[in-house]
Amino acid sequence: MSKKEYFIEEESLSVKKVSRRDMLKTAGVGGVGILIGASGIGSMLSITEGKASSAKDVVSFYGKHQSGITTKPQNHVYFAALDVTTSSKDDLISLFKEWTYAAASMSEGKPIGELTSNEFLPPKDTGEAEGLSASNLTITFGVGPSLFVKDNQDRFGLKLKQPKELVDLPAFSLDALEEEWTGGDLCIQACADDMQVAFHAVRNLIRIARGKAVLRWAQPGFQRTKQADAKEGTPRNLFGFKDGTVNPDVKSEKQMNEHVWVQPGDGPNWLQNGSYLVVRRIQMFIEVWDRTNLKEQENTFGRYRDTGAPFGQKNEFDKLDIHHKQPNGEDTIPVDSHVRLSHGDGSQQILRRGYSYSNGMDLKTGSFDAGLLFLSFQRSPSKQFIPIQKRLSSMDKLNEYISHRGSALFACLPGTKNGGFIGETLFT
Ligand SMILES: C=CC1=C(C)c2cc3[nH]c(cc4nc(cc5[nH]c(cc1n2)c(C)c5CCC(=O)O)C(CCC(=O)O)=C4C)c(C)c3C=C
Ligand SMILES: [Fe+2]
Repeated sequence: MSKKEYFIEEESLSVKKVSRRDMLKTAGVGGVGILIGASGIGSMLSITEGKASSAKDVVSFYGKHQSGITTKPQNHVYFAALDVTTSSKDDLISLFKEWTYAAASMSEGKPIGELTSNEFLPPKDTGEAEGLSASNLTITFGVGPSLFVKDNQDRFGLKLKQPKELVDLPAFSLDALEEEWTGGDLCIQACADDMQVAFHAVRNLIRIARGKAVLRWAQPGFQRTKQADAKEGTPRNLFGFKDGTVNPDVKSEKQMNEHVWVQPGDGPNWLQNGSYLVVRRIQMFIEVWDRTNLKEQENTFGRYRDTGAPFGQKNEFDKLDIHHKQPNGEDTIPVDSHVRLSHGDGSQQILRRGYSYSNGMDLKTGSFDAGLLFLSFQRSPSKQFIPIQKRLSSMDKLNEYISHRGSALFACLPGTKNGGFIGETLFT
């Protein structure tokens, strides 16, 4: 075999088909071409091997919409809210450009930047995802109300672009919000089927932001893994109930346009094809729940724990009939149950994409600090999340067992094409 046959044009490697380990073996000399030495055949074989395994677990970063919204929920999330420290709009633009490049690379299972063997410089990529597949990594970026105006200051000349919908959520009764889990100028939602891949993504993006933005708060989250549930049924939350049964259909463009994507005429053009993300860090008092009898638990949700079916029905996906009465005249679905109140008249729908969390022990109480990192995407917080949460906060039976400790609202930017950058519609 001639040397030429070992010479691989980097562009010709379909990134979908090359695992991070393969890239590390082959990349690193300027991005044009790579000469593989004596071990070349082995490396080329690795590339071939990588084809089948990693192609399945790559979610494209580019597109009309950002990934991580209608993407089938991965096993893990690492969510981060950031504060911007620079006062320069140019810095912000370059941050989003660098983030776009890095996020696109990592989504393909590639490390960030060229690999260098210069031992006098810190490596560009932190390295803990070396050898790992892309793991369906998605990275979703959002901007919070405080990026536009903070302490009455128009920080980046963006005030006129602030959507009416992008304002702090109202205080709901029973809110017990803590500053340390609330707000943020920017957010990054990294979801992946491997926690190390998700963490690596956020870590490297925060690292890139040095001098421009800092971490404000962060929360990892999990679901049952797909390995543990081969049928990939609806995951159960930490109260043991199937959670995520009723959601708009992500495969229906009509439903997504109606409930999730910001439409022309909804507000400023820059957010068209984007969405609003509501984040609530909700502590769940699992010890109290575990002392509650099954009937009471089921009455709290209005669904059976075993099947996930609504009261009066047999199967998980059977229709919720809020008008149904028992022979004694009582409502089959209790009026203060979570599904009854969250469903309302069925006109407000949100795309829920939450994850359980467990942060060790609550030092104040000695109980688990565990709960739900509630994440929902919607086209209009004022017409969707807010009315639902108003009903829930006023009389949801679930309130006896939960406490909202953190909250934030972000506008998730539209997607971009290869060559463009996330935020281009807002900043330019
Ligand atoms: C304001 C929005 C919502 C918050 C906050 C919320 C918190 C929360 N939910 C559960 C568990 C379940 N929720 C379920 C259904 C459900 N929840 C919301 C909204 C909020 N939940 C909606 C819109 C729905 C669907 C209503 C419908 O139309 O039927 C269910 C039932 C199964 C399902 O459909 O997913 C469970 C279980 C917890 C534990 C929680 C806070 C910790
Ligand atoms: Fe709910």
